[in-house]
Amino acid sequence: MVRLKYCGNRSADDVQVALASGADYLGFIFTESKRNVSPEEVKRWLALASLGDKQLVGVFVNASVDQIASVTEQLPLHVVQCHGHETPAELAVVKEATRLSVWKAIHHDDGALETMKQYAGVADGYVVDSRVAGAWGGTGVSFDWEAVPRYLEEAARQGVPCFIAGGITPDNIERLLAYRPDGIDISSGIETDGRKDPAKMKQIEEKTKQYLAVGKGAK
Ligand SMILES: O=C(O)c1ccccc1N[C@@H]1O[C@H](COP(=O)(O)O)[C@@H](O)[C@H]1O
Repeated sequence: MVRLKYCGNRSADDVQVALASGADYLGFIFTESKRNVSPEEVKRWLALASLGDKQLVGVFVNASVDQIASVTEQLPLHVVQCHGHETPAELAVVKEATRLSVWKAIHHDDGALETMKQYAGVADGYVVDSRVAGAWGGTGVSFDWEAVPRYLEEAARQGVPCFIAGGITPDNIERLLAYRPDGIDISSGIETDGRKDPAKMKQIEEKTKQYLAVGKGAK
């Protein structure tokens, strides 16, 4: 199974579309970004529909534990995603304060696998994203997916899931599916003119379903 996370929802329409989709997780950006949202807005949008069995992820970048807790106290988040340079010790403090699962974003580069090893026993999951100068995420840029098996192996060794992010679109998702990631995390690739696009989500879901049904893939 490959879990799907649709991230960067930034309007009531986005939330409706994502809730009607086949996503397992809906993500919201609580950091500087064109996709930035406030907890008050998200609370309003969520009140308009039922969450069903979907889980909510809050994305933060180098936020203080107080800033994160002030969001998790207002919203029924299931996961806190730390997408900056938070240390293992800082992650542990966030886990303790929020009592939620905490995922760490790892930005792909030569040292990223070693960095990931430092979070063993603390991170409840990983999102491996592209490293792009001047941005933490949501870039629409993909990294060299030949590195994906190394991240999946390390996450499996730690007993936690590993999502792949960065520039995933309906046009390239099959190439990524060959590596059988635990999860796929998409922001830009499911948007048209800045809005979440149900047709792109459908393409993502159909390709994922078809790919897995015929048993293709690297593992
Ligand atoms: O989506 C954003 O705007 C964002 C901003 C700051 C940090 C993380 C952000 N999103 C994360 O980036 C990837 C998705 O990127 P892409 O647009 O699909 O290339 C994903 O992990 C989001 O959670």
